Amino acid sequence: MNMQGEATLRLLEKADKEILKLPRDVKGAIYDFQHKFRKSPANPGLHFKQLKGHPRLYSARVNQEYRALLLHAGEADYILVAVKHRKDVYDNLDRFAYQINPVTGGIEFVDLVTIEKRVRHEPSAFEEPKPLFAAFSAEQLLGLGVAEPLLGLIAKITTEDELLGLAEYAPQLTTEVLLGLHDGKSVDEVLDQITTPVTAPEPVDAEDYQAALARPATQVTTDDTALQEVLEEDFGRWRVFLHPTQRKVVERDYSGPARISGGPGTGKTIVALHRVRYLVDRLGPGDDRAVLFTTFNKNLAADLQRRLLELAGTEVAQRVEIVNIDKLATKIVAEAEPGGRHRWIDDAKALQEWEELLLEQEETRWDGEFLHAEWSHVILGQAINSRADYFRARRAGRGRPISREDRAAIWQLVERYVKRLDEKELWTFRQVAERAARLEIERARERASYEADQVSSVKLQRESGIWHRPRYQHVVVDEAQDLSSAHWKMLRAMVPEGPNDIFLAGDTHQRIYGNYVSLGSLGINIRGRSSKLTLSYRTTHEILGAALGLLGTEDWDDLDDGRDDLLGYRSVLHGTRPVLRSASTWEAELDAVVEQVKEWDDVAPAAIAICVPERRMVAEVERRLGKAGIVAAAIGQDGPKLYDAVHVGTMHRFKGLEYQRMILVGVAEGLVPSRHVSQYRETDPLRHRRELQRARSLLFVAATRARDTLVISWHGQKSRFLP
Ligand SMILES: Nc1ncnc2c1ncn2[C@@H]1O[C@H](COP(=O)(O)OP(=O)(O)OP(=O)(O)O)[C@@H](O)[C@H]1O
Repeated sequence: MNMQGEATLRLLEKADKEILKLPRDVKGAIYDFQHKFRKSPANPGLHFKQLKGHPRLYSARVNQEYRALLLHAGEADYILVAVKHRKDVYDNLDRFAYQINPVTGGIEFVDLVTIEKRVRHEPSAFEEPKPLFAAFSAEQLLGLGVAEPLLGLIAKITTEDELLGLAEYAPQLTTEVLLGLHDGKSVDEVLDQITTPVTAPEPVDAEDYQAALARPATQVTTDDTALQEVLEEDFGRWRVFLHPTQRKVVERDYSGPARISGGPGTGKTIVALHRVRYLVDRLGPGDDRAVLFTTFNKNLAADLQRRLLELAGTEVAQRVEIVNIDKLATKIVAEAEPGGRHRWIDDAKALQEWEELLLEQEETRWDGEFLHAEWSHVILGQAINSRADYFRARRAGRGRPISREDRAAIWQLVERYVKRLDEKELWTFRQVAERAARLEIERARERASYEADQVSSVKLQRESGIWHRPRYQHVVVDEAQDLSSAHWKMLRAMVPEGPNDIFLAGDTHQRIYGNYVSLGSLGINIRGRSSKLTLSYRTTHEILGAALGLLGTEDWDDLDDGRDDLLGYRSVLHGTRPVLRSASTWEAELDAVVEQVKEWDDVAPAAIAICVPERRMVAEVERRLGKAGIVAAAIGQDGPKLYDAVHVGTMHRFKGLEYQRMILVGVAEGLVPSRHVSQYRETDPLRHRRELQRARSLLFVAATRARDTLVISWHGQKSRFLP
């Protein structure tokens, strides 16, 4: 060991939990300590010494009372595994155990006394309850990756409370395995879903701590500044501790487009953020704005911008273009057609234009709603721009089949409609996406022909007046399930095919805009490069169970003609069960909302959100809360109008957000699903099914925004999706 030179000091995950609970002055002392230690462990003031019987464990002085426990990982590398009061360190050295987990190859440390305190149960005067894990042998548990030093304690656990006590301080894999078994999963299922994804790919040498330190399964801060951030308290743990499965996905070289899926709250957005940083760190000098980071709506894009700054700092953030997908498309069109004077219209206005056209044309075979959806999803959604292509078009998710003759008539109506909008200088977001896709495909084609002509000198290209550079080197997409085919076509054309070109994160169970795509057919081949996250960091086990129930027994796609599921999706957080509450009238339901929010006076207003199924209800809830003296703010396109308030919004507005406590109101028949859906039951059964599925997804998204507490209420007949 090199005692003279400098040392590295990382922090073990789990240790931070205890450290953050220490008195403020001790944390300050740790801050100074880590500085001194890194400069020279030999500094006599540190009293650096090995602990008896523990060849790799050292103590060092933090202040008069507190000692740091350090695990030597070979060479000059140390891991801070705990900071404890002096009297808790030297009295009973047997309490400390560490190992390289033979399954994951990650370094684990446990303090048996701390864990035992959490697990200890009162001896009962009656017959002792049966230990929870009596049915599993030590070999089975070890094979699943449970930490060996904890086997004795685990054998004593008899209640869920004790199990949760252990979970707080035990290594993560041990916790997940035990909770999985406790939930009734078989050993094989746990092995498959929990252990295998974090198993080391190579044989594990139980003595090689240097190799173990480098594995993603060793959950430590990655550098010295991260340790300081932890000590500065106000930090997002996700910035520092990626779960090994998350880290694997982030730090990989993919030979082409890659996809990460996973249920709500599993950290897909966090992974996308880290991925962006990873890609920027590998850019050459001068490659500014070479990374595009896009998501579905405006307020989420603003949120990504803020979080990337927080994660990676200005220098990285400056090299990334962060923009929501429709704004990006608008930019492309505006660049190609400067001076355009078109005004945006939303779907309601677009529909009105359809109704007027149909009246004028005396057309009754289809209604405006059908035609608008056909035009939006099939024609614009896939960037179809000729009658011939429309004849061949896939109509996935569109329900009732239509004949060739129908297609011809629909195409004609669409042409008239587009002309009509054009004359009025109106356009919809979907039109812009389609136009942007076409422009970008054209641009990519020109670039390819330039490259083929070997006109590669920058000078020549400049002289020709066209920059034949790809727009981006890497594209990262969040909320991928809601992008349309036209969006994907545009993105595909913006980045040359090659390693790490496109990285997308999404969950089709949360699809709420009715865009069904087949990525393979759009030139985005993710086969063999898909991975899945299954551990929810947001929602409790109880809320998650209820939310999964809302999905029913529908089938879900994987964006690529295959199927997706939420197998193995779980949470290690526990809380109260969601409350289901009925009211006789809407008025009574609103009264109950007010009462509930008043009762939650132990949290800040911004920790609470109310979600409604219809837009008109937003103002009603806001008003009612206001009358009761509760500050409430609607969530608009750009996010909440006021931050420090109870947030109120429609289900769509809650996409990607999270709140500590949530009330979903109006979850009644006729509202969830909307009464409009039933009109398709007979006329278009396929469409009927899709619309029901979309309504389920919407409710699923809303319910999974809650971190700790979820209340679902209704008046009249409760929604068919509720148990
Ligand atoms: N490794 C981690 N450590 C701690 N917290 C994490 C970690 N990964 C994610 N989280 C937290 O979990 C929550 C959910 O993360 P995120 O929003 O990335 O999930 P998501 O999969 O994108 O969810 P959704 O699909 O519902 O939008 C956030 O509060 C995030 O900070």
